[in-house]
Amino acid sequence: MRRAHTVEQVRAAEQPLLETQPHGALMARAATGLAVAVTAELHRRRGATYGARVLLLVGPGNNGGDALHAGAWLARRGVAVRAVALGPALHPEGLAAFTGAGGRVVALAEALRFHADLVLDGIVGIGGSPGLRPDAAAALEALSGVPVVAVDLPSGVDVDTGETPLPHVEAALTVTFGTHKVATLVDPAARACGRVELVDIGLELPAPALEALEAYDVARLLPVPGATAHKYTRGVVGVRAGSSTYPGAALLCVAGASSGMAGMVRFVGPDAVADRVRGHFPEVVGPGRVQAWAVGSGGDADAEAMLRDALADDVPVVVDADALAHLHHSGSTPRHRMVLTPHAGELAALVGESREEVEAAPLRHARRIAGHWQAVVLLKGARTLVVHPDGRARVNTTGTPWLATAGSGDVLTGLVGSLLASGLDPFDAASVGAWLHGEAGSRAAESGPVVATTIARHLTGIIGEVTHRM
Ligand SMILES: NC(=O)C1=CN([C@@H]2O[C@H](COP(=O)(O)OP(=O)(O)OC[C@H]3O[C@@H](n4cnc5c(N)ncnc54)[C@H](OP(=O)(O)O)[C@@H]3O)[C@@H](O)[C@H]2O)[C@@H](O)CC1
Ligand SMILES: [K+]
Repeated sequence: MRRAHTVEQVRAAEQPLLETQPHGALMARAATGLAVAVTAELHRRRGATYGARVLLLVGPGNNGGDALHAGAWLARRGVAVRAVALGPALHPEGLAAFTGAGGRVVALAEALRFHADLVLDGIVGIGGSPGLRPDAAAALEALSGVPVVAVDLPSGVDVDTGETPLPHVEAALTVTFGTHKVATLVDPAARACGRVELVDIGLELPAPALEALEAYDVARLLPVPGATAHKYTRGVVGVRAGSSTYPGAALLCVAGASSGMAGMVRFVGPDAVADRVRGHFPEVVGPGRVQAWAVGSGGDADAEAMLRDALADDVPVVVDADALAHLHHSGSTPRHRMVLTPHAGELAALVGESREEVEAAPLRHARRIAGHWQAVVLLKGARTLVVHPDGRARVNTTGTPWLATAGSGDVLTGLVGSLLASGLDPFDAASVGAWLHGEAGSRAAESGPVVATTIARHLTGIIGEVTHRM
């Protein structure tokens, strides 16, 4: 599990170490990890470290201190290092180490003639407020085109929300210390981080503000059938999706539901659609008792009735696409364990904002809707979010931009339905489903552009690989 903590949690975790460890020990760990990562980045870009040129942008706080200590480390290994001071005074010990190792503080005009291979953004870290001050913004503008390594975070992002309302650094690599921050995992700030490397500085941290599942977490959560399992103990998932206008959505949702996680799949819908479903999936049966419903994908005008009928059973329900618009009339109550699976446009309609507004603050808006409906919200995007009404949140880091393809979400809805039917709680079902779907999409993308049917086809193989890890 990757874990992200808030600024307040990081500061609280640093405090006992600052009190008990030798002065400067924590910063030395951070700066050494940073310098090693910068060395690897220089190797990647130019094949050698010796003779490389690195420019530090140094703010007034400890973030600047990290950059100066890393600069000293690099200078001692043959890298030419210069620093531009952004702020009234620089970290005194960092500055002494830097100049002692042969580094020089220069004006911006001289820094531009230096032709750096890399810029180190040590302007602000967890102590910064969103945005950049004019001197920092001007320096970055003048250096545009030079790749940036961000120290702890790209300066200017909102650390605890992942929002980027104001100018900020766009990094190629972010070297973050102690733990992930919300901004290193959640878009749009995560996009500004580039690649992220975590340097362990020995913090003892509390329960995280945000998590990202990894393969072994998924392996632990997936319900593998026991020796005495039969199809009913494994769970039955029902699909109410598709319409005469969008029959393909029914097929894709059933394909996702047929991931093998539930013991049986039922389809309920108009005869013409049901015939096509059974033509493709002979193992799918008709109406009857289910342990979870997947509802709404391609439902068109039938979506309201689909949702109402599904909610009449007291089982968990995944609500997708057209059905989301009918939540208000569905009589849904907190008694229904629901997973809502909007994309940004559908969430925008639910919150009464524009799509751009939701994309600028996805975590905030997903939390709003989770609280309002007392439901788990799975907000689809490059970094899909899964938020629980109790405040817990996960972000999905598997997947590929190829997943942005028609019908991809229908497969996900069926898959989450099958995970609910197999006994996972809505939060785990949504986050495990997003992880598997992303991984299946990446696998499908290995052999070219992805269409939704190929995502579904890769699901069973991915589940097989993950369960064999146990
Ligand atoms: N604690 C430790 O030992 C360890 C800490 N570590 C490192 O320290 C970092 C946190 O350091 P920090 O607390 O000194 O804050 P930091 O992020 O440098 O910036 C604060 C200063 O910037 C200013 N400022 C604010 N907003 C701004 C803006 N938008 N644009 C420009 N300036 C702005 C503000 O100044 P003022 O408002 O007073 O002018 C304030 O003084 C952390 O991210 C990690 O890198 C690691 O080494 C591990 C050990
Ligand atoms: K920074």
